[in-house]
Amino acid sequence: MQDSTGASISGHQLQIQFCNGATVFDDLDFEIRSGQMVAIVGPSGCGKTTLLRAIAGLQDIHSGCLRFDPPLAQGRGMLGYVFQKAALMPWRTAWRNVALPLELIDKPNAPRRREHQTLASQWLQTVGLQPDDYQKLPEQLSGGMQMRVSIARALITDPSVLLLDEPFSALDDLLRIRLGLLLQQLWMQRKRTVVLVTHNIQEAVQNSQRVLVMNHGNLLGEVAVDLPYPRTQAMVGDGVLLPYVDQVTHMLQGSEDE
Ligand SMILES: Nc1ncnc2c1ncn2[C@@H]1O[C@H](COP(=O)(O)OP(=O)(O)OP(=O)(O)O)[C@@H](O)[C@H]1O
Repeated sequence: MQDSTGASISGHQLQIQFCNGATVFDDLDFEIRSGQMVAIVGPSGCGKTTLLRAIAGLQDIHSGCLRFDPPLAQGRGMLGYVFQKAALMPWRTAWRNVALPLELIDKPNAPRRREHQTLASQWLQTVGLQPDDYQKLPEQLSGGMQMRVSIARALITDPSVLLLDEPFSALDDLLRIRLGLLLQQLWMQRKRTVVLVTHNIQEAVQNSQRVLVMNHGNLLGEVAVDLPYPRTQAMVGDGVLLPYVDQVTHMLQGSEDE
C-alpha cells in the first residue's frame, strides 16, 4: 500500500453545457481536500452525476478549471469510479472482473497475470466475498455481492481518488448501512479522497466528513459531520446522525422555498 493520501480536487468557476445548449453549472466553485470523505447530496436532476462525471473526465467542461493536487498520472488507474449499477462484465467471473483494470493498464504476460489474480483475490476477500464466490459469474451473485465486486474493481489500482455515484441505491437499508461501513473501513485504512454522490441524506451523513448540498446546479452550502468513525449501525439507531440530517434537510427546503 502507498503511504500517500489522496489528491485534493478543486473546481473554479465551472460551467458545464450539454450539446443541446442546456447548462447545468454556471460558475460552480468547490474544494475537496486531500484524503477527505465527502458526500454530495441533492434532489434528482440537480447535477450530482454531472459533477462526478466532470471530475472523472467523462464530461466536458465548457469553461472554468478543475484541478487535482497532485495531478493524476494518466492511464495508471489513479481514479476509481463506482457506478450506480455494478456494471460488471457478464461473461467474466468476479475474480476476472476485479482484475480487469490491471489487465487494461498492464497487458499481462503470464507472471503478471498471476500477480493480477493474487491481487484480485485479496481485494475480493477485503470486500467480504467468500472464496467460493470468486469464480462465479455476476448473474450468480446477489446485488450486494455484485456491488462489493464493483468496489473491489474500482480499488484494485489503488486510486488516489475514489468516486461513487449512488452505489447503494438499489440495495435494502441494512445492506446500504453495511456497505457504507465497508467504505468507511477502506477509507480509514487508506485515507484516499472519496466522493460519494447520493440522494439519501442519512447515507451522506453516516459516511462522510462533509456533506456538500446541491440544488439546481448550485452548491447551497455544506454541513460538517464531526462524528468519530466508524459510524456504526448503533449510531444510526441512537439518533446521533439526526441533527446533521436536519441541517441538510433545512438547507434543501430553504432553497425550494425561495
Ligand atoms: N447528456 C445530457 N444532455 C442534456 N442534458 C443532460 C444530459 N445529462 C444530464 N442532463 C441534464 O442535466 C441535469 C443534471 O443531471 P444529473 O444526472 O447530473 O442530475 P443528478 O442530480 O445526478 O440526478 P439523479 O439523482 O436523478 O441521478 C438534469 O436536468 C439532466 O436532465
